[in-house]
Amino acid sequence: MRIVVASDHAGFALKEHVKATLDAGGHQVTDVGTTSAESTDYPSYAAAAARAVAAGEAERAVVVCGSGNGVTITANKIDGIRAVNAHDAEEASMARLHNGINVLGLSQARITPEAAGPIVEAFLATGFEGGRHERRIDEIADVERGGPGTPPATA
Ligand SMILES: O=C(CO)[C@H](O)[C@H](O)[C@H](O)COP(=O)(O)O
Repeated sequence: MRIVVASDHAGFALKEHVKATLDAGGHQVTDVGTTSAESTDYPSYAAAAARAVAAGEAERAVVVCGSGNGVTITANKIDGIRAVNAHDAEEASMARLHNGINVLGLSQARITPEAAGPIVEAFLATGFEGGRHERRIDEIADVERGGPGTPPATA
């Protein structure tokens, strides 16, 4: 799978670990930074990763910061992106099944490298359930376009 990884300084170490694990797993990984633990700001990195997914250059992205919040908030600003800051594999799995997330946020402050493995695995391996959840994702897209996000009218 083509996967983009990104972080700020506070997520750098975990991003590097996730990148190495994905590389070892045979994935095609693109790292859009940051490149060290020197203090920087997360929005441009998270946006670059999310834009790559939105543009179809990658299927998924993993974005990391101290809390996982800043990168996730930023990713969700990009049309077509559904990002969740997940803290365990079940949360990541549910976010795939029901929300079809295409970006995973991680907190380096709360998630150890060992704990990140099952979370990322659930993010990559779990399918989207579709059905009523497909309709709801369409409604999210309607909100992105400035619409009300209500269900389509039935004749
Ligand atoms: O966006 C965040 C908080 O929601 C991230 O945790 C950042 O990594 C954090 O704010 C960075 O903080 P720092 O004091 O500049 O290291």
